[in-house]
Amino acid sequence: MNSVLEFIGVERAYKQGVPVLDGITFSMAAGEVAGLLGRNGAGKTTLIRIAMGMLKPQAGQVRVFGLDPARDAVEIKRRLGFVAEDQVLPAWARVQELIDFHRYLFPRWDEALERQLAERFELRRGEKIKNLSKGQARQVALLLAVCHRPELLVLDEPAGGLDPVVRREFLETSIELLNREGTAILFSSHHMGDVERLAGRVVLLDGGRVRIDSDLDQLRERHCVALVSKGAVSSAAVLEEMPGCLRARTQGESWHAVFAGDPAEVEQRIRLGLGSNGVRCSRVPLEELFIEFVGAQQ
Ligand SMILES: Nc1ncnc2c1ncn2[C@@H]1O[C@H](COP(=O)(O)OP(=O)(O)OP(=O)(O)O)[C@@H](O)[C@H]1O
Repeated sequence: MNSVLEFIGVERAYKQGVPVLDGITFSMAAGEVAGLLGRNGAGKTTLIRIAMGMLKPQAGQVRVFGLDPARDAVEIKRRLGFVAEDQVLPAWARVQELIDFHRYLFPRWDEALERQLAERFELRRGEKIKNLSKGQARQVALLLAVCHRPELLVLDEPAGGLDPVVRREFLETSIELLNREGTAILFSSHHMGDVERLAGRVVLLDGGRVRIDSDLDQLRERHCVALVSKGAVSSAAVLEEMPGCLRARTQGESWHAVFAGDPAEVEQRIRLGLGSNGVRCSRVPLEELFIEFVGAQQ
């Protein structure tokens, strides 16, 4: 088994009887980049905290590099990079002092990568953390998490607090660069554009469970949106009864329906079913799929 990260039936509740995670099972292999998606409160941070050994599952198991985060924390930390959603760095420390400390802790520290990122982020090495903006402090945390070239990088909302230019810089330089060398990366995000650009796979949490675990291209190829003229069909319910329809709703003069299947094949099927040409099918952007899967349920 060469999983770098594995969740097996993980359960966790904060209040008895109100499960946040209700049997999460998925694993990641070396080199994979997965976007962890879910609405606010879906349990992404809770799952990440469990993987980091900061929280224990109440049932099930988690393995990082095949090891138990509760027992083998030191070995795991040596090979792991992690930035929390609310990462706090010591306010009194200077940027350079933190970099030096990490370089000392991690024999595999990559000075070339450190210089490259520091330059791109325009880091003020002599500045104290307390004088940095939230986004600048986050850049430092990100640099500290990646320069020892971890085998697994876990980022909880890496874009939080970063402006779009810096966000793209960070994501594209460090995520792509690290991944090219085989680092597995799990990042939670509400930015579907980032996920579409960078992740090969998406894991969507909903209702305490893994609602989708799919290769991103396959997910997009296997779903489409159909715009059906209201002249062709009397209600959304008619569309929802058709095979493969996930959801249908009104949109101006048309019905808007998401179907599982290839656009050309679904379009043909609806045309035949309705005996009408008032149908147009196209691919669905990830954001729209996300809304279709989890938007109507809460
Ligand atoms: N320490 C805690 N004590 C009690 N409830 C908690 C605690 N931490 C999280 N929760 C609850 O658990 C649920 C999942 O929270 P979590 O932070 O894991 O979600 P998330 O998917 O990361 O959300 P977001 O996208 O908003 O960051 C929420 O309902 C939250 O209120």
